[in-house]
Amino acid sequence: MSPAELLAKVAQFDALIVRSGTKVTREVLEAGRGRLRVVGRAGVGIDNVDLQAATEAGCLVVNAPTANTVAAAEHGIALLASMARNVSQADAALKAVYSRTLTVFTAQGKWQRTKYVGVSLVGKTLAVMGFGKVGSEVARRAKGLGMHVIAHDPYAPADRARAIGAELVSFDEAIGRADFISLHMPLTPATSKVFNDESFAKMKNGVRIINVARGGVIDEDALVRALDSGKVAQAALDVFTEEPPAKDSKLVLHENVTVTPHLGASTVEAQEGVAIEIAEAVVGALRGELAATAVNAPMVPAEVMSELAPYVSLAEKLGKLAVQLVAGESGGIKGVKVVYTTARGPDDLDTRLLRAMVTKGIVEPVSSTFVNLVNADYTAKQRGLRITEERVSHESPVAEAPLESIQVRLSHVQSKFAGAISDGGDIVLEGRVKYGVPHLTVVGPYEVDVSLEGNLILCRQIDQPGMIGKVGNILGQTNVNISFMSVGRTFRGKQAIMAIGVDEEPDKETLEHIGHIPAIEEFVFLEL
Ligand SMILES: NC(=O)c1ccc[n+]([C@@H]2O[C@H](COP(=O)([O-])OP(=O)(O)OC[C@H]3O[C@@H](n4cnc5c(N)ncnc54)[C@H](O)[C@@H]3O)[C@@H](O)[C@H]2O)c1
Ligand SMILES: O=C(O)[C@H](O)COP(=O)(O)O
Repeated sequence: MSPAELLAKVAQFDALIVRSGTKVTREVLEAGRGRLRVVGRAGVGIDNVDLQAATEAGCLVVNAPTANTVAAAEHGIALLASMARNVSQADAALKAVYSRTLTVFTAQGKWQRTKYVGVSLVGKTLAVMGFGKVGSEVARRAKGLGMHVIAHDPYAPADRARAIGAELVSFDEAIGRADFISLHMPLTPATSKVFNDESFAKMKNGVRIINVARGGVIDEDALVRALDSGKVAQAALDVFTEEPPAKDSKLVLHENVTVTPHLGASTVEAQEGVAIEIAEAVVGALRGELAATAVNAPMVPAEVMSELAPYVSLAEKLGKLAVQLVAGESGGIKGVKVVYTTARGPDDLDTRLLRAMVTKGIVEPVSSTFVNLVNADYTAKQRGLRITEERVSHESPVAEAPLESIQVRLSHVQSKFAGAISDGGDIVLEGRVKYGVPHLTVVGPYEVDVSLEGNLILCRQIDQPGMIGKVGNILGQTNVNISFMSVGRTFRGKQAIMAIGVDEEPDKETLEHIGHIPAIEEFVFLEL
């Protein structure tokens, strides 16, 4: 259907099932108000669905997160092998010869055996960037082709990679050692255009790139420059920043680029699989059943939510902040500990929801998985997250408050911000609810107090006068509004941290200016 047809017809249906090509916009969801109750995405990515608009319209979004994984991995391998042997280029050349005999055609085609000499895969190094469902399946298959496989994924458990015979390494090491680089990370603010002029410069001359993830992870203009210079010998692309790409796209038309129109999931078997997966999810949702693959479902019934609502938000935000602190060195998050300080006994406080929200906060910003109360524990296990819980009894000064505080600890993991590391070597964040609003109250060994209502800047500095003013001025000069600011220190005149809530996201230059303040030893910007 055309967008106009969809708009005209959507109000006649209770459910809509789409792939990535159909844009389920706010306009479509408004047009369906009153009838449309479920949007089913027969695949993984839901970047084509306006989630906020769906939630506002009371429309549940469900997806099919696993049925096309193998198909995508096989397509990645198909692109890897066909690129290495110039199959598409040689095919086009040869067909030009035969089509000349069938129709009036200029004699462009040739039987060229020298021009299309390729390269072998055996013994070569493949870097898998993003070691999740698809990436790990690509790694498994590449091992079967005799390739040496390394991977970069800050959040994947090292033992899962070792089990497949892949070595988890840092981003720079992965792109620096690779003969072939295959992209399998989700498109997030952290991965957007992460393959750019700077990263291409760190790669081997003649490296070859495959992308069956999302077009947005590559700066496409930079890739054209790298192809023209020979830094990148070839690229094989199934996904593009704009789909379909412009007809005059230099990238698509480049002679050293092999392209397919987002076919990663397009096998008979995968489409049957996602169809069954999404049909079952949609029917279940229409029957009012909790869907394991619900993307925007409310976590619990409203009556339970009312008392715990601010703590549910706090738990998710602590998880989201913690995962952003994980350094880019691979090795994954091994242990997650959630500590509840509460006056309530085990029978009076069901922490399953809070645990699910911490899982949601940790997993969603770095993967294509959507976490809900039904799939949270399974998702954590699937991603190798060992989540333990501890209760600390506390006589709460506010009798009806269900919790005094929630603490999230990530163990055996490197941090982008040393100030968040506790004496025990864990990343530690703790929060409370104040006046109904989630607050961050502990970072590592430091006590702070900042409302978690916007993005956050953490700075660690030598404790001395004038620091608040210096940072405040830099942010003020670029119209970044400060919603909260708090300073925590262990000892006077020693180390301190500033926790600054900001309404807007400071640009890269502004953050660099903050980092250039002599007394500031490190800083990090965290999105909420
Ligand atoms: N071309 C297609 O038709 C097709 C088919 C299926 C999936 N996909 C896309 O492929 C991507 C991966 O899908 P999946 O099902 O494997 O998702 P997944 O969530 O299972 O795996 C993604 C992995 O990327 C890792 N990651 C996150 N940020 C990273 C970073 N900065 N650097 C390195 N790794 C990082 C995560 O830890 C996770 O392990 C998604 O974008 C998905 O939409 C495309
Ligand atoms: O996110 C996905 O599942 C893939 O990109 C497949 O999308 P498709 O259903 O449009 O093939």
